Amino acid sequence: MSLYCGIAYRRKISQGYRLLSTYVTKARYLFELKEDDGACKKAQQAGAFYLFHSLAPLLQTAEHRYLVPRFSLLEVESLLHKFGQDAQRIEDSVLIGCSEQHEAWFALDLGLNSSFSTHASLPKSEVETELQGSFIELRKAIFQLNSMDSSLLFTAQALLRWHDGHQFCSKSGQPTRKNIAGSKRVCPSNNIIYYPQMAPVVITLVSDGTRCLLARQSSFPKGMYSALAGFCDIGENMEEAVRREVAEEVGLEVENMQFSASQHWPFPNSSLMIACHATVKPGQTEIQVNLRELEAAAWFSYDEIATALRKKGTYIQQQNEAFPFLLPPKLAIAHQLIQEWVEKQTCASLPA
Ligand SMILES: NC(=O)C1=CN([C@@H]2O[C@H](COP(=O)(O)OP(=O)(O)OC[C@H]3O[C@@H](n4cnc5c(N)ncnc54)[C@H](OP(=O)(O)O)[C@@H]3O)[C@@H](O)[C@H]2O)C=CC1
Ligand SMILES: [Mg+2]
Repeated sequence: MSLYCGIAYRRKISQGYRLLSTYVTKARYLFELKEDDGACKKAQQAGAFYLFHSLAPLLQTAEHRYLVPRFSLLEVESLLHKFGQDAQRIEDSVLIGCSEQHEAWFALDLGLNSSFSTHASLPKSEVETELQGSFIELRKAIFQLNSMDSSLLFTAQALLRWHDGHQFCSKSGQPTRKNIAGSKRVCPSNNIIYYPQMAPVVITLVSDGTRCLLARQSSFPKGMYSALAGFCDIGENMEEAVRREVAEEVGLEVENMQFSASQHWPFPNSSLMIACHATVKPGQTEIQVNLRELEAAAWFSYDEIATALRKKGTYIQQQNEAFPFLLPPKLAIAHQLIQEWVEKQTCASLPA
C-alpha cells in the first residue's frame, strides 16, 4: 500500500479532511512512483508487466478480438533466465499506469537493445511459443483491441520507442540514464533532464454547412479518407495551426472553429491529436489540393458519410467490398469528429 493509502491518508481522515477520491490517490501514487525510484522498484514486486518485442505488443487471439496478457515480475525474471538474460534487464521497463488498487503496470521490450545486457534481443518466435502468444504490429492490432487496452499499449509503445531513441545526451553525447519509472532520462555529465515528448497535431473536420471535407494521403489504407491533420509549427497556437494546415492542404480559409477532444496517437511517433470542427466561408468552398501533401480531397454529403458509418465488418472486409471510400477506424479521433458531425447534421435536420 503506498503512502497515500497508508499513514498520510489515515491522518487526513482523523483530521476530518475530506476523503481523497480514488482517482486522486491513484494520480498521486503514480506521481510518487515517477519521483521515487525506491517506491517504483518496490511497486514492480507486485506489478504486472506487458511484453513487447521491437515495439510490437504480445497479444493472444480470442475469436475476433485480441487479449493482452500480463506477467508478474517472477514470470518475467524466469523468462529472462530461460533465455540466458540477466534479470537486470527488468530495469529497461517503463511505468505505464496502475489499477485503482495501486497494482502498478509496466511495459518491457524484449527485442530492443538493452542497456543492461550483452544479448541484444530475445529470440522472438521462441518467446512467442513459450508465452503462447504473438508479437503483433500495434497499428494492425488496433482494429481488434478495446479502447482501454489500446490506450495502455499506445502509451507503452510511445514510451519504449522514446527511450530507445534517446540513449544519448544531445549536448554532451554521453549515455543518458532512465529513472526506474522511465518518466525521464538524465545526462550524468551535465544533469540535463530529458522528458518524453509528444508532437502536437491539429486535426480538423472542415464543413461548409451541408458537407464535410475529407482527404487521403498515399500512405493511407486503400480507399480510406480522413480529416485534415498537421503538426503544429513551433510558436503556433491550435487556431493558427488549423488555419495554416487547411490553407496549405486544400487552399481554403477557415472561418470559425470549435474544439472537440484530444487523443494520444503513437503512429509513426508520439502525437497529441487536438481535434476540432471548423467551417469555411459559404461560397468559398472550391478545393485546391496540395498534391505534395495529399493524394486527394473532396466534399462528402451527409448521406455518403452516414452510409459509410453504418458499414459493418472488419476493415479488411470493408476494403474488399466495392465501396467508394472508407472512414478511419473507430479508435481514431478522426472517426469521432466525423460521427459528431453526422449527429450535429441529424439534429439540425429535425423539426424544431
Ligand atoms: N488519430 C487520428 O485520427 C489521425 C492521426 N493522424 C496523425 O497525425 C499526424 C500528422 O498528420 P500529417 O498529415 O502526416 O501531418 P502534416 O500534414 O504536418 O504532414 C507531415 C509532415 O509534417 C512535417 N512535420 C512537421 N513537424 C513534424 C513532426 N514533429 N514530426 C513529423 N513530421 C513533422 C514533416 O514534413 P517534412 O518531412 O517536410 O519535415 C511531415 O512529413 C500523423 O502522425 C498521423 O499519423 C492523421 C490523421 C488521423
Ligand atoms: Mg496533413
